[in-house]
Amino acid sequence: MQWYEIKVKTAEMSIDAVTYILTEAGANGVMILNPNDPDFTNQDEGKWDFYDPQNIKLDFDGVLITAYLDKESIEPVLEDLETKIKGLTAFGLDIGLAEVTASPVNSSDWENEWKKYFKPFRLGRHMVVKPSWESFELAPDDILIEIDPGNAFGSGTHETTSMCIEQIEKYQPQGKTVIDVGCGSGILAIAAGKLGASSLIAVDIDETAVYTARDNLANNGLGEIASVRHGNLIEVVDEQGDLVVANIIAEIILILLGDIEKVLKPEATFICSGIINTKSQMVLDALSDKGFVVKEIVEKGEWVAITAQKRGA
Ligand SMILES: C[S@@+](CC[C@H](N)C(=O)[O-])C[C@H]1O[C@@H](n2cnc3c(N)ncnc32)[C@H](O)[C@@H]1O
Repeated sequence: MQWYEIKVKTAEMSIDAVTYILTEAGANGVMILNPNDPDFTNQDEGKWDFYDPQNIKLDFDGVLITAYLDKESIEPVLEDLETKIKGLTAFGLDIGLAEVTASPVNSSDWENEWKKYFKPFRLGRHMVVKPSWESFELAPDDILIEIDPGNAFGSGTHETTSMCIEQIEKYQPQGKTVIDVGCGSGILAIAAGKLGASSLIAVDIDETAVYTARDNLANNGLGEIASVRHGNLIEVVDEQGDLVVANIIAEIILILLGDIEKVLKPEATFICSGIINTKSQMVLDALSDKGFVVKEIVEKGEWVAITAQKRGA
């Protein structure tokens, strides 16, 4: 088997349809460069949730969709892709150039290909998120989060992650026990630790996330105060936190809310995101049913983060 990088030049209107066609052909995810929408970055459960606006310069009018496929022979796949993409005109879609190209990549290049889109950037008032392979000159009061997300979600560029980090900074984790539910790369726990949390518990149901977060926490000098656990929240956490953060989708937040309440000390702060704006009311209602006081609702693009306080004892 050989890995191929597939590039499709198309029009904005056909993004969803072309993504579907590439996924059907076996791509695990796609990367979309759309100059009209520089905030739009993530198409694959976090694997490629990074971008550098500098890279969004195309030499044609339209969008570029990139995917990776491993195939014995690429020619029939290319032909099939071209036929299907051209067929989209029958649905009234503007397909733009509809140009499909493939180039072989060796697997080690492929594993590192996404790294060129992940550059250091600033978050909140003092935080700098830097991939481990990049260098960055820090200002005196900068706080560095060094991250290698690997296959786990959490490079920091996703709106939900950045809103959580900004809220963590605002609600001052200094000296506190912080629980990161759905830790992915561990970025939120790292942010809390770098801001002075005294103890960190990070949990994820995905084993890859657990070892990635463990490595990232250790590489940020937080290994000693961090405990990274594999599993569902209440099964692996019996401590209570002063601050709990969960960047998971709205539906999972609702399922976990009862358990989250148990791991929060009275009057402790709960920050949640991963909530698409059409579902924020659902989360607000569930928080209110459990007696949480909503402190703040922030939005970036179509994403919402909610900060709430558990009621007193
Ligand atoms: C959107 S990512 C967030 C990663 C990181 N915390 C961030 O903010 O960038 C959500 C993570 O939640 C994890 N997850 C989903 N359901 C979970 C559950 N029931 N318990 C623990 N983790 C869960 C996923 O495996 C994934 O790593």
